[in-house]
Amino acid sequence: MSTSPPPSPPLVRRRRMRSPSPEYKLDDEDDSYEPYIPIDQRRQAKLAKFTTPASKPRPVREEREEEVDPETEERERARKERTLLREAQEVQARKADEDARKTEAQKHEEQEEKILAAISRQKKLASGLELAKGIQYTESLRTSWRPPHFVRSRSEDENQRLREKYHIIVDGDDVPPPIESFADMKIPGPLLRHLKSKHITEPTPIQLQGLPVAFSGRDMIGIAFTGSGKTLAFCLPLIMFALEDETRLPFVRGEGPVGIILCPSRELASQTYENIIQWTTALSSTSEYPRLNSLLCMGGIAMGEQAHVLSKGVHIVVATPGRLIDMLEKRKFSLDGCRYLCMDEADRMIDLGFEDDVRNIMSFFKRQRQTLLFSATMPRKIQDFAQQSLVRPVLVNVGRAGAANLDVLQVVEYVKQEAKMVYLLECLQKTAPPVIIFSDSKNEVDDIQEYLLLKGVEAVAIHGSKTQDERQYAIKSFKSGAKDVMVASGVASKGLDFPDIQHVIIFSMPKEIEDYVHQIGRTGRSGRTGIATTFVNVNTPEQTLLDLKYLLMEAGQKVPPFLQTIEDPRAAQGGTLKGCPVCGGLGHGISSCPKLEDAQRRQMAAHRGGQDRGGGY
Ligand SMILES: Nc1ncnc2c1ncn2[C@@H]1O[C@H](COP(=O)(O)OP(=O)(O)OP(=O)(O)O)[C@@H](O)[C@H]1O
Repeated sequence: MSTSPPPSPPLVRRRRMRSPSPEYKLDDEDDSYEPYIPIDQRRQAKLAKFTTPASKPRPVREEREEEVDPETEERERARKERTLLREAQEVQARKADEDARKTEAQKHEEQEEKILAAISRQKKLASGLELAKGIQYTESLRTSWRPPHFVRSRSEDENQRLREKYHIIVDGDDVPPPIESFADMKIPGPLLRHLKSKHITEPTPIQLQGLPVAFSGRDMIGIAFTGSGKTLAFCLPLIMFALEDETRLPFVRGEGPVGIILCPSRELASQTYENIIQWTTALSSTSEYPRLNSLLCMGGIAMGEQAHVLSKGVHIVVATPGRLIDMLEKRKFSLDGCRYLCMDEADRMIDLGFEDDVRNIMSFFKRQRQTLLFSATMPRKIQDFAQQSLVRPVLVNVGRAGAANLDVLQVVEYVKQEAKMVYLLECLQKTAPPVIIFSDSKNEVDDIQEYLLLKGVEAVAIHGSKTQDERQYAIKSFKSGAKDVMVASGVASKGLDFPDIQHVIIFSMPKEIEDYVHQIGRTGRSGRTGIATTFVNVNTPEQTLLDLKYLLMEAGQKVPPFLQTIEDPRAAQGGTLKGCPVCGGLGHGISSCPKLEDAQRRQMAAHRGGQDRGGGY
């Protein structure tokens, strides 16, 4: 007869067995022991089971808990009572405690990082097709240009010493070596002779490092102060590439362009175009080199006027974004063979408004392109964004982005609003003409011109509401010396190169310090010195004055007493005073950046406008 296993002990018993209490150990000795419970007690227990609320522990359990270690019991209860909500509250409390221990400056910095991260989540600067297909180029374009042997054999340490000599900062993989002479860059003789005739004999720092980078086919971000010769640095490579292509196989109707230079304003586009015409004409002045065709593509020019250029095949296009898109959509020419795209004043091009246009233009490219971005003021936000959008980019930086040109003597004067006009006349006596006067308001530009004309000063005016003809006339007569003074709104400040401006007068200080840097940068160009006089008064926002104060200090200029007394609230909080990542201003952080505010306003207006138009393009 097989012996059946002993019946499993009741639950209560099993619990007792696990208990460390000595009296239960006794029980262990007899597994079959069952305590006797009288029937009426059992009935009562059964009844209690149904009537006792679930939350109340049952008598058996109570009996056991009495025997559990009180510390364990306490921990157990705490664990059960701990809800997710409670945990969240605790985490919050810990964070609040940590926050309380942080200094105001640390909190401010964290806040700024968050804003920066939020605005950096922009779509990459690539064509719609590339974005949709996830096309990502990893190799730079190849070119046939090679530095001379003696340059190639230089060590990286020697290259670095050269860069230090010219205060050039570079960033990127395998940065091509700097080259100290145009001839060593293998620039054709006729062009060298032409440059020499214009007193351009040695490359400026942005050219001696930027040109080898661009000739090597690398994507590039070039940052250098106003008047430092950036135009030559991005035009020359395109001219050389076009020359090579034309020499190999001459272009016929419908072919080209080899590259495009994009400019944010018509004035800048025409100026760059004129430079290219000069340089390409100089090249073809000898029979040694072929003729290159360039096209100026901007609003205000009848498309028919350019028909003769299009009939021959185009090598170089200089354009403003709107008209370029228009011409591409009308298939006046294509970008099928285009491989070079440069943006001058790139921060403005990428900034709100132009960014979508740039992406639209990129979608017309059919193959990989070399992309170059140039500016005197390229804040960190744009640099970071641009770096993600380029292929193995090289950053070439001469001086801090947004720093003032050191060849400009900056004078800041406190002038009451009602005294400005009269004081302006006095100021005009400081130097011989030509002089530029800047004001941010179109009405004020007109008022100043009218006042000067009344006083017998030969003045022209330029602003956004003038017709293209009026703008061209103003620039032409001022450039030729027929007019002594030009009164201008912001349009003329970025990139325009007038010869020998002695004096810039800033009648009303712009809110954004970047604009101030561009405005004073119309003087002190190509190594010459100049003066900038700026009027400020109670109407100038304190933050703008603070930006100005730090800019003067950085440039080693005299800080007038009324600026010295303005205190930086961030300094009082013990914060570090680094430039605002959005506009580069030294006197404020991102959370109070005027440019960001403006950009947001414009974005909202554009959004509203889009809705009003039913979302049309
Ligand atoms: N290597 C050089 N040596 C002497 N002068 C030069 C040299 N390169 C350019 N220049 C001259 O310097 C002036 C300023 O050049 P450019 O307009 O290219 O400056 P920029 O850096 O583009 O300035 P901005 O930021 O204001 O647009 C021009 O008149 C140009 O002819």
